[in-house]
Amino acid sequence: MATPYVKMNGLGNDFAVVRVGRDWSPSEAQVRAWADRASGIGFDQLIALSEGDGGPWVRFWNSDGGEVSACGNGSRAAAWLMMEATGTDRVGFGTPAGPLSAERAGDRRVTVDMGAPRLNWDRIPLAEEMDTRGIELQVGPIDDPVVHTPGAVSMGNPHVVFFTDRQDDAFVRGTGSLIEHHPLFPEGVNVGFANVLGRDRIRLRVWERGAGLTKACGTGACAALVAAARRGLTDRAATLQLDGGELRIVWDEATDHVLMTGGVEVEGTGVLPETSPA
Ligand SMILES: N[C@H](CCC[C@H](N)C(=O)O)C(=O)O
Repeated sequence: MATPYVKMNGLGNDFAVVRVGRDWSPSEAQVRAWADRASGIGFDQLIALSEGDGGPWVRFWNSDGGEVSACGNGSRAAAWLMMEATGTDRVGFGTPAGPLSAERAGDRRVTVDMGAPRLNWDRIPLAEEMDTRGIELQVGPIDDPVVHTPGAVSMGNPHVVFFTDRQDDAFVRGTGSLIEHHPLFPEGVNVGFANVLGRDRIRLRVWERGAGLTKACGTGACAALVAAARRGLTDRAATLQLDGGELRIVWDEATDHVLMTGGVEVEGTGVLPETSPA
């Protein structure tokens, strides 16, 4: 049966969003084929909306075909679609990482409550106990590392955040692809490169687990703000400047929840191509 999709993006981090049954389960090869920018639809993540007995449910797959538990920009896009469909200004939905809530924040702008960051080493997860404010990891010569002692944060998906002004493509791609599958991260990791420009401003680029260098990463922006605030580099609220635009991130002191606000765009619609169920 043909499955329609809506093509969307959040600051250029792009998605195909489908509405399917709860147990829809595309193969990794099918997702990879649909994600291919040359021969498929082309997207960073695939997002599936479904109705469960407990209400709306949202799932995420990276372009490498792997299903993951969280996607900030994708949650913002899904929330906007659901609010548009129901004519509401607020929506709650389940995700594999836990329940989220969202509300409109202006024209095609949405605030998602991304829940509390997970900060214990075994919640990232790391392969061994470490202080997640600055883990024992460095890149480059032992006696003169290029980057080192990153923060580690989970927003329902694993992130490591280097604080550096080294953000050129070659370095981000080379270092990100190296760290993504490092044995210290049993579930892999999203790799952020954060340049703190002020108490309330961070320039961030992210090499995403399973998707590579994207134009923006919502959970990465949340993780970078939390990691920076934990080290006293910023306040608990900041503007995150990503390649594709800006996100406002607030780590609320009273609730411990991270609020992410940013835009969403609808690019068009289509039908998922039938692929061989390889
Ligand atoms: N690559 C991420 C999922 C998508 C995250 C990103 N697109 C976002 O907006 O949070 C992971 O494997 O955990």
